[in-house]
Amino acid sequence: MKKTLFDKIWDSHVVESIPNGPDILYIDKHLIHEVTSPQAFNELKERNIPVFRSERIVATADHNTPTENQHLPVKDLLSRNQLRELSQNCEDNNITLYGLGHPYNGIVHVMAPELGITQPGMTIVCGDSHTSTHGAFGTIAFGIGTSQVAQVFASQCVLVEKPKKLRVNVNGKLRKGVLPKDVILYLISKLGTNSGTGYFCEYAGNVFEEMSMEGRMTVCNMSIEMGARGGLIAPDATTFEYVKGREFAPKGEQFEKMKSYWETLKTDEDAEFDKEFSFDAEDIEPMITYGTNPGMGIKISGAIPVEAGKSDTKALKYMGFKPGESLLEKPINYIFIGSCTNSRIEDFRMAASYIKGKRKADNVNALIVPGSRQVAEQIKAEGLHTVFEEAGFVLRQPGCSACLAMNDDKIPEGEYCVSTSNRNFEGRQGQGSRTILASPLTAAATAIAGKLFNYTESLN
Ligand SMILES: CC(C)[C@H](C(=O)O)[C@@H](O)C(=O)O
Ligand code: SF4
Repeated sequence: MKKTLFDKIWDSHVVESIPNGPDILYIDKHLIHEVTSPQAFNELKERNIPVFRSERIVATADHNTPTENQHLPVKDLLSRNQLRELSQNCEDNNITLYGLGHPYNGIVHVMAPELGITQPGMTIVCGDSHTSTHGAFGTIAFGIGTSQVAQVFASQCVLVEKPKKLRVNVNGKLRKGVLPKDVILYLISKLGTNSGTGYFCEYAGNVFEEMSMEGRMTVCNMSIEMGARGGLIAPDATTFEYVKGREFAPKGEQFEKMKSYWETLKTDEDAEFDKEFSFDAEDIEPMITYGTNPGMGIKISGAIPVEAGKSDTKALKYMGFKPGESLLEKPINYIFIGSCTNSRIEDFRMAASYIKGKRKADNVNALIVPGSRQVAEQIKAEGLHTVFEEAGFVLRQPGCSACLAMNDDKIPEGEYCVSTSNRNFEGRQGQGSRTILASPLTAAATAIAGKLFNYTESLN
């Protein structure tokens, strides 16, 4: 039978299939962080069950971590305790932890790929919805709940119903200045936040084939925002080149052996999907969101739809926008370039290339937060920090930061923030904060202009 990429990886990891029920799926890598692991560790302790394969688990601290003075004790008591608990749990169970201050520390979905922990063909889980990011490598990667985290600790397996298969094709030539973030915001604006529910999504077409790994990660990261369990892209030369030589990637002969297996990981011609959508790359323009879910997106040069439903009315009220309104020229006081969607070196190179030689508008607070210590080091090595500092942007230390209000980086009530993160829910970036999702270029251009700005007009 013809198989999809998803089938191939899934089927090779099924330990047992329960007739008319879920599968028991073997997990190659289990990533953990401080927020969703403590209860799972407690459950194991209470039931006196040991961690089954600690060498398959990697831990990092990211959500609660401050982005300043990381060498000092964490000021916030709750965060400090949570981080301490993670360290203790990892120590007790022999789990590798790249905690605050470690050279490999970072947002879980940034540090694992960059260390070569994420490899094609794997099954990867983490108690975090944006685990879908790792699908960029041709892996089955998905977020799990805390009780499943305990299940994986105990058995290295997870009991899960096989999702249905969805394929989203984007073919054609992207317009100048259209970034991977615009592609995924466009897809979600067209498909809505529920179209992926119950599905795993394969992204196919020349647009994804031509994308860098960073871009593919941005796309797969937001699969969950269209409701999908996860998203994935067939591994290819770009993937192998990225993985090769990374700290925990296979080396030498072993790499070549794995590569010949990875090359088989693609959807067979004529394999069937339960649902399929196709889009033209030419139709995509730089995107922004105007509402309180990632599906409420428009092209930056467009206007908020007039035919507002009930939920839209509530969202527009929260955002302080009106149906039919254009958001260009809207004054913006905050921009945030960071989060597991857009905090990789390519994102900062892109932002810096626009910012270089310019200065942020006086009204703007511009926050730049690398996704990992390694990205932070790379920013310095390439001299991008000077570009940001000279332009009046604030460059911080790695972490989830202003993506969600779990640490000190919050957007004040009522303020708009053009943010490269993935969720614009009410209060996501701080109580009463208003998030406008966009790409790193749109965020950078907005910071310079002091208002929402369409940079494509200045591109030649
Ligand atoms: C804290 C964590 C459980 C959560 C998630 O699952 O995604 C967070 O990372 C988020 O982005 O909202
Ligand atoms: S950066 Fe944001 S989306 Fe990503 S893991 Fe952290 S909180 Fe979740």
